[in-house]
Amino acid sequence: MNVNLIDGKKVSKELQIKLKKRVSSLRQKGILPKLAVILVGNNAASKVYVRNKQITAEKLGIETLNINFDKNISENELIKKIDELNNDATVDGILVQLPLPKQIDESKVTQRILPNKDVDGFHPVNMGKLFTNEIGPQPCTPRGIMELLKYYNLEISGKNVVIIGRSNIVGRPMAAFMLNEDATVTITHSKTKNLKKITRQADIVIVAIGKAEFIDATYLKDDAIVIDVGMNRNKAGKLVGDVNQTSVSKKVKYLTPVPGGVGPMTITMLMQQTIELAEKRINNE
Ligand SMILES: Nc1nc(=O)c2c([nH]1)NC[C@@H]1CN(c3ccc(C(=O)N[C@@H](CCC(=O)O)C(=O)O)cc3)C=[N+]21
Ligand SMILES: [Mg+2]
Repeated sequence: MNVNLIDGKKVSKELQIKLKKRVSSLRQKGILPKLAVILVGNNAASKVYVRNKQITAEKLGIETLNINFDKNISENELIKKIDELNNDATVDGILVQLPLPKQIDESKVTQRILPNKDVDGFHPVNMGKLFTNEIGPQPCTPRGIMELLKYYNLEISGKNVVIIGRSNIVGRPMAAFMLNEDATVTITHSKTKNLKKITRQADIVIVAIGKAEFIDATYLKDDAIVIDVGMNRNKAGKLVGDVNQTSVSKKVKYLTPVPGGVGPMTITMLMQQTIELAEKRINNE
């Protein structure tokens, strides 16, 4: 059987055509959607992601405000900047690139961003809305995964969905999204016993563990749908996911590649949410 590759790059391109039109119509109304991106320190991977976000924003006509801080910045200084952006009426969305250096409490920073400028959907108020199936900004990676499944007409209702990883940015919100679409959801993690036994029963497996090429065909049933959220560099410096793509390709029905799967969708959803926040200005004026 041949695996179907889920093409996140293609889906992103198509969605971005629509987003560009929404930005144009905002700009015609005198609203310049603006995303503020804060990067602390010099982490190479973070710099690449932030750069990708800036390039995409520019392409769509979204303004960006790029703020770089030294890795030794104090928590107070960062909070002061967030407050300033919270009070800046020209800023629609605020993103603080994670992870942050250890002297800074990530949850404190996340909670300082006003929920209506929380473009990542990480604020507890927005996370709560997601878990109660109400509208609000949502975490971009799981939202992008839902868009991919929808694009490929893959049914979710009643399916067995197994999520590997319980992070606040992927695993936990992913479970809420899936529950909202009537899936039967299992979250597994590093303390899970008999992981393979659980994943082998899954119709849809979402892998977000941060271990290069960890999941092979033996973890999966025939015809499974596999979503690879991993972003790892292997010894040769090549970007690889959490799934062994070669092994899995022979067995499963659908697979997201790395690169070109979930990553581009994360960025596209970030842009979409910036636009959605900017569109709220129309009603608030
Ligand atoms: N506040 C915050 N919000 C985030 O959304 C956030 C974050 N912090 N910290 C890190 C993670 C990771 N993340 C990615 C975004 C794009 C790609 C991406 O574009 N990937 C490309 C390849 C990029 C490459 O070549 O390195 C692809 O998969 O095709 C990957 C990962 C956003 N994150
Ligand atoms: Mg985890």
